[in-house]
Amino acid sequence: MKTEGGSDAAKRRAGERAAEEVADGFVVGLGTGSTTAHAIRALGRAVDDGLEIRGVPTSFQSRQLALEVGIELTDLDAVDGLDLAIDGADQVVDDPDAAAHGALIKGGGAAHAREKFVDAAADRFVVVVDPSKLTDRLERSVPVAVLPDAHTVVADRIRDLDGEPTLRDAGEKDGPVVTDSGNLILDCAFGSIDDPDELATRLSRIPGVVEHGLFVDMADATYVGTDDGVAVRRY
Ligand SMILES: O=C[C@H](O)[C@H](O)[C@H](O)COP(=O)(O)O
Repeated sequence: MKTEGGSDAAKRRAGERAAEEVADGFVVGLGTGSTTAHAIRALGRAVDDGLEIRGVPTSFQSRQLALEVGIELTDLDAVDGLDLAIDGADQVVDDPDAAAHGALIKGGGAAHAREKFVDAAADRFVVVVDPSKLTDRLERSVPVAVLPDAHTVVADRIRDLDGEPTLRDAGEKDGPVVTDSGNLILDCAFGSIDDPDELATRLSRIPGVVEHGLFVDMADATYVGTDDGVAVRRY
């Protein structure tokens, strides 16, 4: 599980605050990462106390944690929709005057493809972060999931967009990171991103791209955990 950056207490406050919004009978999208893990654990405790919910996991990681804490799971194609999705982010634009206010970069844990369609299916999508994720402009590398055979041609197209792609390495094991769906990840540096919506459209048009980690105009709120509370941004 990715845990670097931000205080764990701040992540826990954000996750637990989002979990408080889950009511009896809800179908809940269960995001991926160290911040959402706090929400999943809080939901597990609420289930122990009698809350009846079903979860739709966004990754192997969130599925395993949900099973561990006793949350009943279902599939997206077995439900009419989701009441709420709770998910983390690697960066969030926090500037009410910017067109991109509330835009996200996700996929630090390579889960963004599944996260995107689960989060998009929810009536409400709540982002949970610590303050280290807030920024005026998106500037982290954008994770792009690609079909394995396409990684070199997609990398060429990313360079055409003035991006610098790096195939994500698995680290301890030889070879690249392989996502839960069998795809590879190109981490693409674009510097400071002027127009996330335009870049998102260009990335989506590249043949061989499965999904990119720009989430534009998707979030309904961001809960920012701090060391002594939670600040709420609504969009
Ligand atoms: O692929 C992973 C996800 O997009 C995570 O939600 C994101 O990386 C944030 O994770 P964390 O809460 O651990 O920083």
